Amino acid sequence: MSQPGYEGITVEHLTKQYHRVRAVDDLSFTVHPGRVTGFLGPNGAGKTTALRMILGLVTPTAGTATVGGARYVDLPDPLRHVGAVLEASSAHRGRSARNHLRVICRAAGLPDSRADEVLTMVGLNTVGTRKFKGYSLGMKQRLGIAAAMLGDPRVLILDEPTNGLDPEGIRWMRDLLRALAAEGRTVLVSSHLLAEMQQLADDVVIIAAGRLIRQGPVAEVLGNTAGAARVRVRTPQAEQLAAVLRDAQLQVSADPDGALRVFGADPARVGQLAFAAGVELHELIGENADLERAFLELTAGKAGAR
Ligand SMILES: Nc1ncnc2c1ncn2[C@@H]1O[C@H](COP(=O)(O)OP(=O)(O)OP(=O)(O)O)[C@@H](O)[C@H]1O
Repeated sequence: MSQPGYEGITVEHLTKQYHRVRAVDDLSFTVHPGRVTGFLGPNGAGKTTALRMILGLVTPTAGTATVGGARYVDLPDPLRHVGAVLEASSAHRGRSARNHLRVICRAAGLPDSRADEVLTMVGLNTVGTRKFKGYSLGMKQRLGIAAAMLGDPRVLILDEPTNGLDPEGIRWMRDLLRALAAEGRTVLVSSHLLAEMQQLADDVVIIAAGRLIRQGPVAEVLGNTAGAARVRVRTPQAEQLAAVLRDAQLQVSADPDGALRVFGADPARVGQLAFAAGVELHELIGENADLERAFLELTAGKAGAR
């Protein structure tokens, strides 16, 4: 996937060995433009190391990572291609956010006016002249994104950007990242907070112990695991309903309280089949697919401390 104009990220057989620890182990995955991709893994899975290799900050032991078909270090004007937030932004404590961004603009040959544009984009325009030392963690996260967006990059890479954000901040982050992806940008965002990723990402790349576990659209990854959507249904005619559901190729199991649990169908489908068979229902509850459960199942036994 390294055709000209392709603005995704391609990681191929990427490996990083630190003495006895193989932080990243023969990792390959693709991140597509126009989508938010969640990069997921338990603590110590190798996410930060992989992101740092993509950004040319860590030299791979083996393998390659390219952004828009080129290695980061070979990009002629990297700030205009790739924006990155690796940790809560740090800036000179006595400097205002606006001046902090202007310093970066000057170093990168960008007009000063860009500082105000990105401050507005992240909702810091009214506090842009306040000193950095008074900023909350959430404001620092926003400032980090503002700095990453200075060069109007087509690719955005964020390491744990929701750390320290309150629910409103997380909603804001989700809306911003989705809007940036809708403009055709490539957005790769790492997290170990799975429930959040379920709301935020279109695709996920799941790693554990440095290796790829699964990648694909969220719904697809969830659909193939125990975390997939299921329906709980209670009826005085349990045996009859179970037979009807199995005839419809659905997987059914009985809960200890006698309720049935149906996999691979939504409540509407179960209700419809029950109605057609003349089965009386006393309870019909849909349980959403759960990334947390899928993740635990996928990484079970692979996420031990290293
Ligand atoms: N510079 C280094 N020297 C030695 N070991 C390292 C170095 N950087 C990372 N590691 C090890 O590599 C493994 C992966 O670490 P990494 O920080 O990439 O994981 P992570 O998925 O980002 O975890 P977290 O969510 O906790 O940040 C860990 O075992 C870590 O201790």
